[in-house]
Amino acid sequence: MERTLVLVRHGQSEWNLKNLFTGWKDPGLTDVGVKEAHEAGRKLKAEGITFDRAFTSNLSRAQKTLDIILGELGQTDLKVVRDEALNERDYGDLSGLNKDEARVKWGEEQVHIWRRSYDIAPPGGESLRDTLARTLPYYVREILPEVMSGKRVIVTAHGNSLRALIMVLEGHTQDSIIAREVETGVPMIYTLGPDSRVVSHREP
Ligand SMILES: O=C(O)[C@@H](CO)OP(=O)(O)O
Repeated sequence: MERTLVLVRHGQSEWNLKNLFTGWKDPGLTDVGVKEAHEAGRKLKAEGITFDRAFTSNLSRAQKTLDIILGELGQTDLKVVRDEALNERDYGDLSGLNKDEARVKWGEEQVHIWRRSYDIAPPGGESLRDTLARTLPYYVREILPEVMSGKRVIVTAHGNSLRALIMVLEGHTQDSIIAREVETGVPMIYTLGPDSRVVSHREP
């Protein structure tokens, strides 16, 4: 049986372009972000992949990315499930601040720890561990059963909400997840085995 799960980070957002911490804020896609989403859809089409189930967050940049991908696949009628469990990590007090200005204020190392560490939360926000504590139960309850029943599933979400899921899917440690970056608009195609573990992963 085929068990396919595709994860896609949204295309470039207005705040990615402005280099601002975004988190639960809701900026739209830039023109580049729209192009990246079309490109992701075209890549999936070239792979011959269509979907039976689609999940996204409660934030418009991920929803719009999914809409564009489904448009490229001729699947605009596919029902989309939106849930804030897939939202970006809440960046708390950093939300809306410029990342370079934050580095000047708090230092390169501290900002990197807030952005990429597993268990250090930015002030008022969520660590990757906190993010995992909401994304993983949602994945196990809502997404994984669909994949395991042979449905082809796409999830469009965010850099850190996807890093949380990727940590489990790719078996990262708390140390190795620090270096795992997720590019905007690049489909990550996972095939799962009968024990729900990943047997293959590619990025066309
Ligand atoms: O600002 C954010 O919400 C995220 C994703 O764009 O940024 P970072 O890569 O710094 O975690």
